[in-house]
Amino acid sequence: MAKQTSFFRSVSRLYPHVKPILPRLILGLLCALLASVVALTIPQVLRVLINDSLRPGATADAVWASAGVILVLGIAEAALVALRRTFVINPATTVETRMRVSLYGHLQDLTVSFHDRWGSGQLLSRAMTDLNFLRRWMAFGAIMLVVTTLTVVIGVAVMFTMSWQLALIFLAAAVPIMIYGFRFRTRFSKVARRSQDQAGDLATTVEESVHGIRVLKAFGRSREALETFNGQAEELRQTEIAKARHQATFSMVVTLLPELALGAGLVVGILLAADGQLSIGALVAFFATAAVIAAPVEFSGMLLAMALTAKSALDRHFEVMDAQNTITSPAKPARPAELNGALGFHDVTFAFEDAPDKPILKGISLEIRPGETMALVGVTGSGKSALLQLVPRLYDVTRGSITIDGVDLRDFSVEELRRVVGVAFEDTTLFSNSVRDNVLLGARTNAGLGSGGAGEDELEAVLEEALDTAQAHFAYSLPVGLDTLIGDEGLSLSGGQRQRIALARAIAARPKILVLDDPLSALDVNTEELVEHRLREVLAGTTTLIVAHRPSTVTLADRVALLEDGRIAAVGTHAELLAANDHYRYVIASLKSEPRDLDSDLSALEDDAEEAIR
Ligand SMILES: Nc1ncnc2c1ncn2[C@@H]1O[C@H](COP(=O)(O)OP(=O)(O)OP(=O)(O)O)[C@@H](O)[C@H]1O
Repeated sequence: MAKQTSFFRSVSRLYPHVKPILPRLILGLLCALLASVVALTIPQVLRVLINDSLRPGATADAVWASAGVILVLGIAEAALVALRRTFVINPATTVETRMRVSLYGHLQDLTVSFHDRWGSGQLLSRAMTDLNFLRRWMAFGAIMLVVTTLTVVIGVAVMFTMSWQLALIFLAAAVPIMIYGFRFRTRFSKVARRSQDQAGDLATTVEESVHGIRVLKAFGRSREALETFNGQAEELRQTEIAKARHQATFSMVVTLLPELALGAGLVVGILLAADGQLSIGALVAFFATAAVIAAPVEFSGMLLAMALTAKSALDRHFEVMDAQNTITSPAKPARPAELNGALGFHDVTFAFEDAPDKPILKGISLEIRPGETMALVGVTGSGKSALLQLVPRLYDVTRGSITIDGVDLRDFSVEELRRVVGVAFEDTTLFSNSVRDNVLLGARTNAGLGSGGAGEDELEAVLEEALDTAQAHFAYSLPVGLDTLIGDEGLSLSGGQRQRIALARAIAARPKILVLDDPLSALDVNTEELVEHRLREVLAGTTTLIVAHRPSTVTLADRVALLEDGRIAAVGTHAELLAANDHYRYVIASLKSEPRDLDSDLSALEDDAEEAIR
């Protein structure tokens, strides 16, 4: 449930973003105010025109002069409105962009636990729709709300100078408007928030179904997906209708009541004029002033709705910005005197934030020696992936500690730790970028190099070696070789190809400790073996912790750790565990051994055929 805050408290949080552009916003506001003052001056010129210039015996020159003044005032008003736009549009887009960039930066910083909890569509709608609305509100809604309020206040004050009786009648309409305004504010705030949240959920549905389009099609679930989407879209439509209805009712009230007051005022005004208590000029000027402030009053419903929607957009923005990044670097980061890559788990217990009472890992103690390859084996759901994710601090241990060369992970600077630890997961994520940039993702950071510059040759060599080690030679035969765009917006790669690119990425980063979450699962046994052997050569001094789902992976490891129900049940060589541990034999027997990467399989067969022909 979102925390309720007052409108001013929410809007005041915009100040740090708005501060740099405040002078231009104030200039914009002044222009808008001046335009209103000019508009309010026109009725006064009318009053002079009627009372003085249209008197019997007055010259035509006086009429022309008054008409000229009205024309000049009209042009001035239009020019001031244009000037307001010029002053505010550019800075408002600057604020929007800065807020979007800081939101994106914060999302990058926030923990994986945070991202586990939040739907991608909710974040997307906050980064795009909400900030877009805020920009429009800053450039128009906020300024017009201030101007409208001041115009009405000044207008009513001017009306009092012309006739206090008529002004009082007009002001009487404000009382029910204000009472209704409070109710409107409460109701509209709720639906505005609901509509933004529903739009976020809708975006999540779109994102998920586009991502999972193959599964939906393959299982013939497109119709059901459409029905779900239709239901959500309909809910959003109903909320939008409720929003429009509230706004329409409020607009009707703020239009109707002043009109009724003016009707009553007209009758009283005519009586006062007939009685000689009010001049005709003042009567005309009074109603002309009322006409000038009628437009802002009618707009006030829309402006209030905009302000409440902007408040809700701000609340949604700061809900994300207020989320704390709990995985941070210490004030004084430590590093081992010599980085050898000894990895130690000391009585580690871990529970996910959304299930704090159900620890996934319980009292894990494990020592992996520098340069050693340790396979992690266990039945599905035993916590292997969870354990691996603790090493680069994607999650923090709940109790106990993990050390690298005796230094607690939490004492490292996070950047340094992630340079030391390289990762490749089974579920590979490639970015919409070239093969080269995908593979060199970590290498550039670790080498402290940008794209281009003196280290490019060195990076090219790292790239070649990584692709060779990961047996990803296919990348050279892609349409434009290593410059081929892959990822969501590029060429589709097979599961095995994706895994090999992800593995090359982990290798290219030259980590001291490599954490591999079954990254070879989609490779055929032959390719896997080749990769393993090359890995041993290239990463001879690299400590490797690898989740194994196949006997072939297990046999290549120096030692194996058996994970059972979140605890380390046994540690030893494959042969030792096979001989001594029933559960290990059971797990090994249940591991799959068939090749899954058809394209690798095919190329292996082609190689065999070539060999046979030779
Ligand atoms: N974000 C999360 N929040 C709560 N529980 C989670 C979360 N992620 C995973 N789990 C649970 O933690 C347990 C361990 O999951 P984990 O992925 O580590 O198992 P695993 O041994 O790697 O399984 P597999 O061999 O199938 O990959 C599972 O029961 C899983 O449902």
